[in-house]
Amino acid sequence: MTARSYYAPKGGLPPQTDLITDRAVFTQAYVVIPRREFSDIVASYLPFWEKTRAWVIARPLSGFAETFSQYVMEVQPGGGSERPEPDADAEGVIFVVEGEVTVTLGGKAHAMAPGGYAFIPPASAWSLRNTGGAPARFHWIRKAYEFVDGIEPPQAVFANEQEIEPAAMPDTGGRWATTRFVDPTDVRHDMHVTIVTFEPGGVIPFPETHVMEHGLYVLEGKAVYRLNQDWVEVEAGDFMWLRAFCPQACYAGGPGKFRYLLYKDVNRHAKLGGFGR
Ligand SMILES: NC(=O)N[C@H](N)C(=O)O
Repeated sequence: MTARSYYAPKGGLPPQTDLITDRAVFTQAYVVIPRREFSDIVASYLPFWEKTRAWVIARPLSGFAETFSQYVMEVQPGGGSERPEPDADAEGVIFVVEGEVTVTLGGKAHAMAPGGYAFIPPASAWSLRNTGGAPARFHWIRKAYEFVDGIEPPQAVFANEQEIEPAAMPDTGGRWATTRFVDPTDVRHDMHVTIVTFEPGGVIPFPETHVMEHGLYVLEGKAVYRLNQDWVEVEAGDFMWLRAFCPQACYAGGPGKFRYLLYKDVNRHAKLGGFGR
């Protein structure tokens, strides 16, 4: 496996000499959380997690219109949890950006290194430990699984992005590609977490506007991102949260690849007849 670059926030505070730039944005349609916001001030300590801090970077706000929460987790050696997930209906994806963790699910231990992906089905008994000698950092994306009468929830998936060939988007000459961890036509899945990669100069050449929400964490590189009517500069370590229908496009600035971890809700009917999901 070739070593990949992943941006992993380290906490702490920005230097006193730094300017406070205006890149943090909160609007009705989208939020931008720059990497510098991952400071000690906004870290949480979660119940039943030991030697662990969490940065909650997305969560349902209005109580009816949003689908997911996303955390950056930082676990010290030996830390972790035997009771990680409080909600029996929650499914989860873990994506490791630094260090080594072991996820035990159904009695089987899975060692995960940077680039490691795990899909954890709802109502799973699982645990997670930092089994390495250094701090481990990973994204944890949680969603209430939308059960469908007659369809069983999907099984667990463990993979590493370095084992998967990214699929080029049509008509892009390979400048825009997506690494998929599950089959997009498998309707048991109601969320996808993928990695989107642009070569320098690659673009999303039109403002995508769709019902799916996004959590979008920049793993590598930089770009200008179109969010609703605004163009925003983003770089490795920044997070964007996009509400349903927020128009989005981008130009990858180079000189290296621009890559991000993308959450998307998929494969379910729209709820009719009022509020509530
Ligand atoms: N902003 C994005 O990368 N969007 C993806 N193309 C997507 O919605 O699949």
